[in-house]
Amino acid sequence: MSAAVHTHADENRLREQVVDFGKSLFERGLTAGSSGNLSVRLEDGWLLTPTNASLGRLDPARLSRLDWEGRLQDGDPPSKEAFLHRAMYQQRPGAGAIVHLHSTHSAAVSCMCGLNHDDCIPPLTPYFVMKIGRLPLLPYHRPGDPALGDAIGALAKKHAAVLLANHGPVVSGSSLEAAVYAAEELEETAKLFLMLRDVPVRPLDAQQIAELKTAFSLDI
Ligand SMILES: O=C(CO)COP(=O)(O)O
Ligand SMILES: [Zn+2]
Repeated sequence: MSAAVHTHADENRLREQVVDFGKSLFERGLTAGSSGNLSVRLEDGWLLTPTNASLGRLDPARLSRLDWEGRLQDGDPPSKEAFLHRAMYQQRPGAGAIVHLHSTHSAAVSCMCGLNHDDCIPPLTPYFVMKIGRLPLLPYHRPGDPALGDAIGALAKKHAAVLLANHGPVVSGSSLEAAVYAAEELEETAKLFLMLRDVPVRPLDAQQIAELKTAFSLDI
């Protein structure tokens, strides 16, 4: 696994970041109850939020620390989506963090009929293109189904973010901040997509997307 080198101090800083971003996401209603999970890459493993924990009230000392085989090293029992996060890290060596939410508008889109499974939200805005790119839909699996690992692995090679059908988004980023910002952008674009359902829309065209790719060196 490629990764930036993390010292003990770095790990403590990352633990605090997970708690701070978790609280911020929860308080703004981007995931409710004990839904959602956050993870960050360490040099020799990764941190993940514990199962059944509210993102609004995480304890930095009790985050689950896992190795790359998925074995718990210390902390509380990990999220049931641990293998999903692990599969995404394995396919995306540049991913430093992963955010999974049940954010309302993204979850609403994930329940719609007639989505293009390769590209379920059109390129409505430049920030959606820049932060998410093309968003594939992963067919329904129950939360915690180990088959989700293989299924997401196949898509994560080419996509930084995936929408789980009838569930919610999984978004990776180079850092936790980047992954959270991308998940927020996805939620805002899902909201626009729903608002504009009965209105003729003009998404960005191929040339406008190509311009963004060049200007921002996007790998999408
Ligand atoms: O969002 C969730 C399942 O998809 C929450 O599960 P965990 O509480 O096990 O992290
Ligand atoms: Zn979930």
